[in-house]
Amino acid sequence: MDEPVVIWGAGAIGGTIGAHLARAGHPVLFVDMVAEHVAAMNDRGLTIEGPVAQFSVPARAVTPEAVRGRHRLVLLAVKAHHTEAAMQALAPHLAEDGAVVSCQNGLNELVIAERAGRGRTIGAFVNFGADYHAPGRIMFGNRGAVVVGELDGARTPRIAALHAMLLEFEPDAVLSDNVFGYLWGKAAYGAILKASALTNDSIADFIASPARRPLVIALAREILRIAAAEGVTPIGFDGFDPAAFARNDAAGMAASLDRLEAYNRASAKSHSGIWRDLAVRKRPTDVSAQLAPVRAAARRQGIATPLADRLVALVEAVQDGKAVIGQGLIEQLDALVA
Ligand SMILES: NC(=O)C1=CN([C@@H]2O[C@H](COP(=O)(O)OP(=O)(O)OC[C@H]3O[C@@H](n4cnc5c(N)ncnc54)[C@H](OP(=O)(O)O)[C@@H]3O)[C@@H](O)[C@H]2O)C=CC1
Ligand SMILES: CC(C)(CO)C(=O)C(=O)O
Repeated sequence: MDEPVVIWGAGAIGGTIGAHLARAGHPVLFVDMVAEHVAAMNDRGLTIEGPVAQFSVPARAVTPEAVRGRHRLVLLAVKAHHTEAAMQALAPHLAEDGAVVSCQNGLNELVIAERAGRGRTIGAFVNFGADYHAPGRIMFGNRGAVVVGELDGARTPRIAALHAMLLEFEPDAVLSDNVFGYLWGKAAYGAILKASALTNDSIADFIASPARRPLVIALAREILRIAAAEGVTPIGFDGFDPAAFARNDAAGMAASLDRLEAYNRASAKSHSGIWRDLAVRKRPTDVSAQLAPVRAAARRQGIATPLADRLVALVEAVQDGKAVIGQGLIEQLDALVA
């Protein structure tokens, strides 16, 4: 059998990508911590449901300790706060000439590179929506940007091959020489998504709300200031126009937010993954882990991040049972903007 594509973290994102690759004929090995999910995939296959695609594929799945051998291509799709532990478990199974591709939110490439080395780390950005519904069942909520690129922007044979393979999942997948530009763009847009999780509003309603508009703009601009200081040029996607926010262009920002509202309103994933972790799955989120490298860069550059700092504190208060979503939390962020 050909070498498998290893999907490490076979939840919403890993499961959706892996199922499509398997359907396209690629050998795929799914690795996940959740034993019932692994058992369901082996017994009944992996099912993708929702408005974008409905199909089931036979799936070969194992828990991390059952992985054998060394592999050349690993798509990592665990939450940011699980990256370190996942890398510890997968490093012995990564071939000398292999690579880990971060299909995650955050700047996890930096964590991966520390353990695997920069040469064995590939950058990626994903913005489609998906939810893990039950063992062996994943809801694909909407299509969204999928981007890959070498960390140094080089056009290598392996990045061309990875891009060609991902086109079988997302026909508009982009091969970029500025993958960090996309990741910083998502960090800015992601701050808006994270703030929306302090309310029970859908992402679309949150973005459309006139009351939230000053906060939404201030959050994005706070992150984009750091990107600029780091010398990164953020890139837009799915309606988000970081350049308009960076130059404080009122009409450009309003048009971008209209597009983002429409994009999210059309998705079957109405709320962010962070909200789902807090409100539905009742578990810790990766807000702090996602923002850690961003806040570290801000400290390096001497830039204050009052909104990101308070956002992390408020999400942690919800996680610790000291605050309740929808009860005065977003107003605390609004107050910082005012
Ligand atoms: N869902 C979405 O729509 C989007 C998500 N993202 C990003 O994609 C990444 C993946 O998120 P998502 O797919 O939603 O998360 P999920 O929780 O749905 O999937 C992650 C899976 O990995 C498992 N896992 C955790 N630790 C390990 C480990 N060490 N080894 C193997 N498996 C492990 C999880 O188990 P357990 O549940 O027990 O932790 C879970 O089954 C995140 O960075 C997220 O922010 C980006 C864009 C959209
Ligand atoms: C909203 C979404 C799915 C991006 O479209 C996302 O990134 C998240 O839930 O964290």
